[in-house]
Amino acid sequence: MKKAFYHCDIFTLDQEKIIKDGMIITEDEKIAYIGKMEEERLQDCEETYNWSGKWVMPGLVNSHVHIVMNILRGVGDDMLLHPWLTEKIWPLEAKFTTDLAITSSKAAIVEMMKSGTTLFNDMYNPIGLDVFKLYEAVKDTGMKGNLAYTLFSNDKGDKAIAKEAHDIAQHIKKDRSLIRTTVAPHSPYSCSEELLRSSVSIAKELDLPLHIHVSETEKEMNDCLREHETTPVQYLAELDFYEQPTIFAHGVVLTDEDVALLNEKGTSIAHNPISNLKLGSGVADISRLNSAGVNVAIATDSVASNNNLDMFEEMRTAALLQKGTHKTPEAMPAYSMLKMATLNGAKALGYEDTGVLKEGYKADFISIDPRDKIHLQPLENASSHLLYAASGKDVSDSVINGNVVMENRVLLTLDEERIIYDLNYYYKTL
Ligand SMILES: CSC[C@H]1O[C@@H](n2cnc3c(O)ncnc32)[C@H](O)[C@@H]1O
Ligand SMILES: [Zn+2]
Repeated sequence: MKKAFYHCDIFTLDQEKIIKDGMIITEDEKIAYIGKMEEERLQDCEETYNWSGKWVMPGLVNSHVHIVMNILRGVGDDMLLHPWLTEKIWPLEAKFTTDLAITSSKAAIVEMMKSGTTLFNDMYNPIGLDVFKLYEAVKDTGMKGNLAYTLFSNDKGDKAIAKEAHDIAQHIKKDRSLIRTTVAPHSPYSCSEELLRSSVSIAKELDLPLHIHVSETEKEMNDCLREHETTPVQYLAELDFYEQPTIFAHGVVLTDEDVALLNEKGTSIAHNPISNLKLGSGVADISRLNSAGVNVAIATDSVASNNNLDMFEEMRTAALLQKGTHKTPEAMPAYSMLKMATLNGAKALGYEDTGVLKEGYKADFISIDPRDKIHLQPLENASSHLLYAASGKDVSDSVINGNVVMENRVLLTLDEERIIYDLNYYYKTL
């Protein structure tokens, strides 16, 4: 089916230039035409959307998030990572039921769609959950992303955990829906060496990327040096971690040798600046990673450590932190940050056909209507406003794989009111 989105200003992020009074024609899930408005092209389109005055850009890529945690917003504020996890978050996650997890995941998807994310990379805690049922519910939302069973060493035993992770990953992979998967051991400190090795074997067997929290705090670095006599990044190298494409969430505390290894192996870093600030973990030096050639993507982490999934807020914070900590505004130019939150994210997650607006690429894009928004004036400086002035609440429409999933801020695939009701109901059961 052909759809036209027209009379809009398009930031392709393929090149720095903007297409003024432009048009995008989609055919099924792909972009068939992108360029100047041409009236006659409307004739053979089944659906037409007059987006006059709107700004259009690629959808944002949230490269590390925990969607089942949306019910934990506001829990455990003002705590360091380790007490936050062990005293607050993990005891609550142990009480999750499948229905609670589905509602919480849908709430996260509503929040992501409404704030401009079109692709996400998740890790969920599977304890006590029907993981197949959770996957079916997420698959029905029209959102695109990686949903991953998180492997932790626990009472169940490493072999049983690895089997369950393998089976759900195999099922998702075979299903070929909008939802894909990764193999996601939680971290080097919460998985035994055997479980980390099993994770690598599953990733190799099913040809999937690996996704793991790494080098998030000074404590993690010091504990790893004491226990394994090497850094977390190098410890994972000893376990053959880099034989598959790998996404490391965080990378706050890294040595020069770690950075060189990440570059050599093509590992991507999912940078979570607000979560790292809120948990008092520090500031990842993504300017150094960029200069070394490492692929850096942007992420929110969960709402329990952020406390929202707004990628616009995340981009602005990430850019300002680099300028401030390096004491030079050139440490993070605006265009580089927009690329990190789109194309670099897609690359990190293994999606080669999204992240820029280009013919032949997937039709994953969002619009912002700036005309009645005082904080997005003057209209002429639009490319600056996208990074330094806009927020997720400004997103008007969202298209994922050619499907319009939000029109003028109304979601078409999810019942937002019902999800709000259910989330508050389930919160009281915790
Ligand atoms: C929800 S699945 C994965 C697992 O990760 C925990 N988690 C959430 N945020 C972080 C973080 O910043 N570092 C380490 N672990 C984190 C979460 O509680 C889940 O149990
Ligand atoms: Zn995380």
